[in-house]
Amino acid sequence: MTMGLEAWYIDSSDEDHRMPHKLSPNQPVSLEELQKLGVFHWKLNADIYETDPELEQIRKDQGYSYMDIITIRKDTLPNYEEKLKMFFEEHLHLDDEIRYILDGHAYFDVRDKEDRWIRIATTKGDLITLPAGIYHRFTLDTNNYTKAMRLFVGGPVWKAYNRPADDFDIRKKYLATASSSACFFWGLRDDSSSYMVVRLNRTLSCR
Ligand SMILES: CSCCC(=O)/C(O)=C/O
Ligand SMILES: [Fe+2]
Repeated sequence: MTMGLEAWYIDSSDEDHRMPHKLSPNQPVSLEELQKLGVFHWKLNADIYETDPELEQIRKDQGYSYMDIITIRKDTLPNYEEKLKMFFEEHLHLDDEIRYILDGHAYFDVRDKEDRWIRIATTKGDLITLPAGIYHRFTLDTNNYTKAMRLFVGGPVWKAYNRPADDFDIRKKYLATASSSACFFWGLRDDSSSYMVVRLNRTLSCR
């Protein structure tokens, strides 16, 4: 199942960041433009996430061996305000940020090549990957709730490095390779039929 993802350039207002902050007129950003920044997306059926063969296949293809689930809501997440404040600080990670929205809504903001903010609206069924080294931030919308699966290649690395982190190798690597961050090859299913695999994680080899 492949469906679009809504994304747009945002204004510079400091008002409640859980609002959409669209420009007037709206300036949408396409999936192709997001891909050029190294941002990828799948639309999955979150109702069956525990048994979904499509999710299993993605995890196998991309090497997403670790997963946990976070519920971001005032009454369930310890230190809710503090954590949301931290998530909204502009930062980067040394690993890809891979999130599968199982319920609710969330905004991921990413910087484009000209350092402008793009807001990506995610909702139930969106699996999104942000490349290691991209400056980004996260916020709930005004529904104040999301439940998300967090995926990693190998063990989880939670550390976020707030901007400025321009001297980090991963930042330099991202800037050098962001537009060619995926490689393509053929995979073989158990029944011997073949399918195209898009491998996203640039720390994995294309061979
Ligand atoms: C939906 S998981 C919380 C957000 C997060 O982990 C992160 O790093 C945001 O950039
Ligand atoms: Fe992050």
